[in-house]
Amino acid sequence: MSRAPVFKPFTLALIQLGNISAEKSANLQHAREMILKAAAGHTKKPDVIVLPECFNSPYGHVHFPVYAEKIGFMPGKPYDVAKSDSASVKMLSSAAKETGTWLIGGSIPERDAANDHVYNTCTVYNPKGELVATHRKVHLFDIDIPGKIQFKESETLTGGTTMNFFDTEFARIGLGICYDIRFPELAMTSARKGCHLLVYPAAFNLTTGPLHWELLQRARAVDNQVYFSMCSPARDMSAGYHAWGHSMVVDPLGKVLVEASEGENILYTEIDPQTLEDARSGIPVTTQRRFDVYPDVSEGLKE
Ligand SMILES: NC(=O)CC(=O)C(=O)O
Repeated sequence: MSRAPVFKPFTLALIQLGNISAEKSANLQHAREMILKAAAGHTKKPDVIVLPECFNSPYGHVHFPVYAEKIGFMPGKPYDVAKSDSASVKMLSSAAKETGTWLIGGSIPERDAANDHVYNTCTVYNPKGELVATHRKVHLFDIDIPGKIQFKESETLTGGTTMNFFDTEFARIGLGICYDIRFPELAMTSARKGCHLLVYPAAFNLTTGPLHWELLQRARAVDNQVYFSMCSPARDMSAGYHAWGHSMVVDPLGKVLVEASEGENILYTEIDPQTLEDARSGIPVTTQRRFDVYPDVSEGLKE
């Protein structure tokens, strides 16, 4: 595995996107406007901009196959955005290039041309607009809390089979999507692979949001002594799924640095490597692990 880049200070922007409708072209247009706004609307241009889970379509298993786009990204192979079949990839790539920022493009339903399976997929662009990484949601959101919420992504989605991170000139950033946060092994493995920040586009709801949204992010941050962030859609009570909102960034000591409320908003945070250094030197759990007592979950993982 390549060495992680030296961790340097940078600015992270989260777009808690609103107005996600049934009309994909309107969703893409609005997301584009908000990316341009996020890039312009701060004292310093952010280095990384993040969109939420399922930003180009309504969130629900019936919608995924209808909105799914073919992306065809192969890790390590060049990807020609101009020849892409995906309108969302084209928009995100051009917005990243136009703003000159890294862009974590939330997630969109993706159809794999080879097996026809549909995935919930995050795509990442560098400031030149090149598609550099993807992450397919590994753990599908299948829950049933009687009287509260039933949801079954596996009705129409297939889970991803890889863990994913990417390197910028200032940090290594690990990826997950929403329900992935409930499986600590994924975040733990990303941290062991040198990630400084973990970003999970997400969409909790009015049942699980108050219970676990903040708790899980602070837990994953403290467990692994990394920065952790989930970016949600804004809440829309006229939609079929009511997102919790509350997009958030947590530091490696578990402190919430910034949090949105429910509505559409753009949040900015300064990511400071010193906080990660201080957390790891003051409470040195990263060097005190006892792999003679329990196994290292990241050992033997395929590259
Ligand atoms: N929407 C999700 O994938 C997960 C979620 O809402 C939860 O874990 O709660």
